[in-house]
Amino acid sequence: MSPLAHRRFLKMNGLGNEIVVLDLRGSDVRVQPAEARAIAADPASRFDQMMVLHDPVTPGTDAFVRIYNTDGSEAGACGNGTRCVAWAMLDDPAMARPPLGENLLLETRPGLLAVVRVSPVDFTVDMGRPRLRWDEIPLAEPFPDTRRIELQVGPIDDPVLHSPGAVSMGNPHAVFFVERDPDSYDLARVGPLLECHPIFPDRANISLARVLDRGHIRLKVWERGAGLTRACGTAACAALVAAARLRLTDREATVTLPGGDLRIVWGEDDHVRMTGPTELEHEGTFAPSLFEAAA
Ligand SMILES: N[C@H](CCC[C@H](N)C(=O)O)C(=O)O
Repeated sequence: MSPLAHRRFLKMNGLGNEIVVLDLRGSDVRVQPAEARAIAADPASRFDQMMVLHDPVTPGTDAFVRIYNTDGSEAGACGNGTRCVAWAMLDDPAMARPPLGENLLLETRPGLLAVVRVSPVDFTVDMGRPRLRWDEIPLAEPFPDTRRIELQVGPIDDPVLHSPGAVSMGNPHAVFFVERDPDSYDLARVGPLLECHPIFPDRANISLARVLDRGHIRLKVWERGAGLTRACGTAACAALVAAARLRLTDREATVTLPGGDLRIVWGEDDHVRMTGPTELEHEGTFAPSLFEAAA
């Protein structure tokens, strides 16, 4: 039987980005990709990302978090999920371990994330420094300037989408700036092709960004390993960074996603901070039968 059978989980969301939080602290159980896919396929535990808590690795941190996409792949970062983890670790009766106070320091594969509570359900996450060098994103070829990379969709002399900014927020992002409303593009069709374009050796999250004014961006995201989502925190950070590098916006903006608004600030210390809400939907336990096909 899978070691995940009968485990309790929380189904949450961050601006409609569907998140499952699973606490595996105190065990050495690791979620296998097939198990993640089985959990995502069940309507009760459907997720865009599953955030799995493990025992802390670095002294002074509160947990090590592994992040799984719908397709079972692991992601280095997830902004909306990080806020959900913070809520769970502070407020869920089974996950909260006093005395935690109101702030947390979480660790993910690419680094540390400091989280500050700003209301019962809103959190600010320090998402760290954006990585902008081509080989850090990573891109398959050297681009001295990642503010606009050579990549286009559509006819060569009249492309539909072209020259995205490339940014890593602990995970790879390409941000296409568009003139029309992002909903008027068929992102469900071009997203999968761009996600897997050979220029992105680790694949990439693909965003369409419309700058409404210097403090406001409208964004739609095709997520690597998860597809179209209602919100993506790291993409909102990447979009603000890409826009500010091109002087299209200031270093502080509201990013409006289909699920709602995130406030993003790229500070003078080079750290990007994201503020937004969390919502608990329900809790549940994984039925053993969920994993039969995954065994
Ligand atoms: N929804 C997440 C991002 C998931 C990124 C993931 N799709 C990947 O990098 O593989 C967020 O709020 O930042």
